[in-house]
Amino acid sequence: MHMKLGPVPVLIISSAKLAKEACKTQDLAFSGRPKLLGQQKLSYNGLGMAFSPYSNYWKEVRKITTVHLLSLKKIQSFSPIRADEVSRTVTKISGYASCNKVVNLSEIVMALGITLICRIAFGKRYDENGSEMRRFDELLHEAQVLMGTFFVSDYFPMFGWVDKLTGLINRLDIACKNLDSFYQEQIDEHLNRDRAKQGVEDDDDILDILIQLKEQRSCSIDLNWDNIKAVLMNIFVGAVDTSAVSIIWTMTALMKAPKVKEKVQAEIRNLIGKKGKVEEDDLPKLPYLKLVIKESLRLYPPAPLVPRETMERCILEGYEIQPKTVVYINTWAIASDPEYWENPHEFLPERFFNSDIDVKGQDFEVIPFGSGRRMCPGMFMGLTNVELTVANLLYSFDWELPTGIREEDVDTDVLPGIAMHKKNPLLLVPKKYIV
Ligand code: HEM
Repeated sequence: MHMKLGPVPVLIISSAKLAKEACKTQDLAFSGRPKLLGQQKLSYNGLGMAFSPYSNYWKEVRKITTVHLLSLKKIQSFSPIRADEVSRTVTKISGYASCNKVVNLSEIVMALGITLICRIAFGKRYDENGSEMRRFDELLHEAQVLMGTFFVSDYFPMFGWVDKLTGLINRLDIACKNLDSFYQEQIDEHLNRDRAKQGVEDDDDILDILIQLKEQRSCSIDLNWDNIKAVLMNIFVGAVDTSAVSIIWTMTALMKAPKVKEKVQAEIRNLIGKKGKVEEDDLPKLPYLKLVIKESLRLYPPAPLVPRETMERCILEGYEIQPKTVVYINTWAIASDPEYWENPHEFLPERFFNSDIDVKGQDFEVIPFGSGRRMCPGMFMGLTNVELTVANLLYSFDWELPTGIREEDVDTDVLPGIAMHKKNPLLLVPKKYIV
């Protein structure tokens, strides 16, 4: 669908066929990102990777991220942190289980996402109910909201004053200032810290690596502190919500499909036996769990509207698309395209059984991580977080709905924003599984 929103041309791609043409055959032409006000300001005028235009600068930052920060080896080195945080989460839920209490799983999984990424990025574990954790949670939440907010000036530049009048610009300025102070504090601590005294993790965290790259001047761009803060911002925005949202949608889908839940639980419990927990090495031996997560990413893609911008004139399905057209790739509509999917709105993990279709960016019927040059560089980390957490939740507990709630009452309403959050928290009753 091609339309003009004010003076800015906008194209929304909602079919798998068009996505294939746009992402595969015209990858370079579609590799820009639109300059949307909230995203630009919160990423230091596009200095991070996700919101920079396609350029030599973007190529260098992407290289830094994929080679130094999110390489397979680096992600594997974070495995003990993941194991520890998932185990703490299971212990926390066990506390609720022992007194038959309802848990707000959405809240617990979001807290897990934040503690995990803080340890990976800053090497620090914040006390979950402490003021520092709350502060970071609020800062990140506000940034996420503002990045997904509609600014009039993005589509009607002449009416930018409306954003000032509604107070949005002021709110954006405050969010940028607060986040900047937070990152600066982390940088100052890293520059001054005595690791042994402060009980900091031994392995280099992401900020350590960025500081080393800056000091060694080993990149083709001179990294300054704003570049580093922008990269951190990208990692946080990219990692926390997407993984948490995927876990919650998977658990929601399973609560609505008890037979699938039993089947995947049986697979996990048969493999793990009395070991007490699922470890990362076990994940490749859980094929049905993988189908369940693929199907959940198809039905509930965490980033439903991927923003791109055309860099040059191109032809799509016979239509001429001008440069600087804002393109939204609707990953949700694509993965529900009835031309490619039978009963597209049903949760049926078996559809991926004996199928070559995967979610890793090659098959345009389902692209939860995007595709092509701008595809998600955190895919492996995201999938590991989701698989490990879901596997342990299903191994350790039998999950029930609160009294009086039926499977069909579990809603799938969504909140607007760049990540597709479930609108109402997922409330469940855990029963500890006795091995
Ligand atoms: C289940 C988890 C995740 C999902 C579903 C997801 C999804 C996406 C999607 C759809 C995009 C846009 C891709 C495109 O334009 O084609 C993206 C980009 C990005 N993601 Fe992820 N993501 C996840 C996890 C992560 C993690 C764990 C990180 C970092 C640690 C991360 C960092 C990024 C970054 C930096 C970009 C921007 C890439 C660029 O513009 O060059 N993501 N992600």
